[in-house]
Amino acid sequence: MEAVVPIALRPYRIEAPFAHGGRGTGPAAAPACLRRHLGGTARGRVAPERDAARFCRRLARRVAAAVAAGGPFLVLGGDHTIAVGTWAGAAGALGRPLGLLWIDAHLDAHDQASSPSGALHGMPVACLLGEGPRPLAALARGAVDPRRLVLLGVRSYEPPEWARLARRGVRVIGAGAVRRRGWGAVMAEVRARLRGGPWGLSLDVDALDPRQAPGVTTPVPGGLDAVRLARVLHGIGGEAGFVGMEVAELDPGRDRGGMTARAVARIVRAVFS
Ligand SMILES: NC(=[NH2+])NCCC[C@H](N)C(=O)O
Ligand SMILES: [Mn+2]
Repeated sequence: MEAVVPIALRPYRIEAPFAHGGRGTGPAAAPACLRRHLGGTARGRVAPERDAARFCRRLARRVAAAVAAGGPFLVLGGDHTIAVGTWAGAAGALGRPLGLLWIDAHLDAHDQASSPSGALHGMPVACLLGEGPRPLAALARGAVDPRRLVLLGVRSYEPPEWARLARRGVRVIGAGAVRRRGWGAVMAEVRARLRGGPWGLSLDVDALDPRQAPGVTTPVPGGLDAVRLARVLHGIGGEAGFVGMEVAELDPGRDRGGMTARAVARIVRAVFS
């Protein structure tokens, strides 16, 4: 392995190895894998358990403690179900809804009735809007301001998810739109949307192109370029208003020679530079 470059800004790091929300449990191994690539140690680890709502409540308490300690935080998942705990905890500690940049191949905005898979990792955005499965939706309700929520890199979804987000006024910028419009125009729009209060970043590793990042449970062709993404996110971890970042869906067992973990580490380091 190449030399581990320490993270400059030293975020409050929390490991969240919950992986019962998707197919298989590969993402449970992601925190330990990223530990090797990022160096340093976590301030906290939420011990895994099967029940998603119970896990997310414990994660939320940890994240709230990180925010109270002055942040910014870095949560290392786990599958994307963890977003319910991360953003409920951060918004709870701040006492107000957050802006959120959600980078993902998917919309993750199903409820149990609309989901084709029944998988919880396809539902956290609905939960953050107070609409998903009951205990998770109750925990996350009000954590995010729909008008300050932007989904970026999307290229796979089912119609009911799209309808839900449209109804709530959530902005979705597809991976194709990034290529057509260019990163400069897209990030200007993202920043305009996030303005007006504290905000966070949720990175689903499957937003990246599978040629660069094969180590995920639900890969979709036509994704974002990791190097460009690292460049446009460089230094945002030190900006006023930034509360923290989570990483979800890295599946080390499907990686090829550690290339996905390296891409993730590069992005995390860029954010906290
Ligand atoms: N966080 C994720 N990887 N989500 C994938 C969701 C895929 C699909 N839309 C489903 O609900 O099953
Ligand atoms: Mn996701």
